[in-house]
Amino acid sequence: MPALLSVLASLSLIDFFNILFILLIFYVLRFYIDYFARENPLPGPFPLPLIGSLYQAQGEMKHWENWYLHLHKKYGDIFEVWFGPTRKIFLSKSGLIEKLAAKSTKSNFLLRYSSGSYKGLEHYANPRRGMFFNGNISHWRSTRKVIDNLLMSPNYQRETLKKSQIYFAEMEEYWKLLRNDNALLLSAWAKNFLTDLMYDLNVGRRCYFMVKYFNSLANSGKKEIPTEELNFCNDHEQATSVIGEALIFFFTSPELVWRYLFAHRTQRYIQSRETWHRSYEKFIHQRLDQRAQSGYDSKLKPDALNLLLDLKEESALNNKDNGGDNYRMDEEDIRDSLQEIMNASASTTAGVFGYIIEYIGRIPGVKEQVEKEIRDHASSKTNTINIEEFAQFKYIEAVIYEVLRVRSAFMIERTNTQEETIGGYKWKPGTKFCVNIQPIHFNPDIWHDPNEFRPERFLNREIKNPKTYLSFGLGLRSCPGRLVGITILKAMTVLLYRKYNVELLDTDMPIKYQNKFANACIGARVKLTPKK
Ligand code: HEM
Repeated sequence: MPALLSVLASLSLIDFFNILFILLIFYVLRFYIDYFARENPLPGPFPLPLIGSLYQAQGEMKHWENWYLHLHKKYGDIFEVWFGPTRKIFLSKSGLIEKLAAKSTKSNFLLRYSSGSYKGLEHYANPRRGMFFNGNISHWRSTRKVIDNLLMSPNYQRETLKKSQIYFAEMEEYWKLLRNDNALLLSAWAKNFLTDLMYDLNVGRRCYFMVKYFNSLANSGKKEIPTEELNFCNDHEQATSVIGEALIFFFTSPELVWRYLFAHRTQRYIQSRETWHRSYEKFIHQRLDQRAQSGYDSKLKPDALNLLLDLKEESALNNKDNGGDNYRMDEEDIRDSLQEIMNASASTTAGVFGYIIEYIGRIPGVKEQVEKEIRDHASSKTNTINIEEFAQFKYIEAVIYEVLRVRSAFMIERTNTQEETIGGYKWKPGTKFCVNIQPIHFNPDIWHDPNEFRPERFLNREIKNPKTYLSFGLGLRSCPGRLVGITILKAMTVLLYRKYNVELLDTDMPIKYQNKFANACIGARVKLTPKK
């Protein structure tokens, strides 16, 4: 070591740059040797070292869905894209995704991201915890079973419907105070509404996101928020506002970039996540105290936090593994699972709600049908809607499905655990596949008039193959919150249009949206007038 240091100290600046230059040449050579020797070369945008093919996604193409549609037109049903140093195979035809869609525990496509394949991401999100990023199938399965049982249960749907109405009424109070003749940005209201609602449903906490948003808009009559709660809102907002860009950064950057060249950025992302972790750890400890004080025998509310704690205790009591290889669920696992539920639910569902309002307001005839259905099935403008009445709103449900067909929220990714043949090529384990949803959702062989916005297609069962509807993903790893998401979106739509004339503003402009990790509408500016 001292010898190396003395050699380094003797170098001039020019020597130093020469060495850097030689290293760079080696890096570039290595990248292209690997590139030209890759298995099954496919067409796709030519990659550059460090940044891969992403330099081609400029202007409108920065929105992933536009870029992938464009690439499909140019390169066909199967092509490759390099995300920094990582090669991904894009599948744009239903025949190519059948193996990925298999609902079998023996499927070779149960992994979204395999452990070890994105080192940067693993620095940010533990790949053996929670659900979304979990790269260990048996660990993922044990958590997923509990969450499926919770989110899919009729009780949880009832609770979701009941609480949606309570929080919606609270939101209306803020609108009243802001005066209804002012324009409201419904995508932003929906995000705060959903964050309050999801914290209540899953962690049993009363939060103040709507209040905080109201305070930011109100000139007077601002509401008090306890300091600790305000700090929590700030931490949550800070952490969630950078999640999308952090994920893209870690997915697309080689180690040289995230560990060294942009180390401060990596640090910033990790810090905001850690602050958020601390809040969740506090919730978990508070709940553990409550459970201990209640003697564990009182009826515990079946929210996600209690069920995950039950699972942890069950494994400890029975000295049982939760997922093989001596794995036991721990508090970190509970924390990460809860955070993922919050991440995957609130802003995704709010982004979809914005699109719903935009499409209802823009496509001729849709608003009239929505309002007619509400007149036919909602007996009053203010009564609580029960689950049986709720089932009647079939057209509104069809509108939601159609919105999700034309504007899917996430990209679907899988990694094979065994060698597999797809598209006539053999792929070794660890290959990364992306399902290119847009070309499948707009394929005229599957959908009649795919470019038309026509909710009726979901009423008339026109879909030739339901497996080609991919808005909630596919196979066993598809979205566990789909029923909850639809329930909330339907409730919000019914509650809004039953009581208000909704005038959509900005219709002379394209719909505003952002497409970071998830695709979300950030528009839906409206004027509301209460119905007589
Ligand atoms: C309309 C709203 C929603 C849409 C469009 C949506 C869509 C999706 C999609 C496309 C995936 C990836 C599936 C795949 O890779 O095959 C996903 C995963 C997931 N979603 Fe949702 N989601 C929504 C609402 C929710 C809600 C309300 C929750 C929770 C209450 C939730 C929890 C999750 C979780 C935990 C995962 C990861 C599942 C796993 O890896 O096992 N989502 N979602």
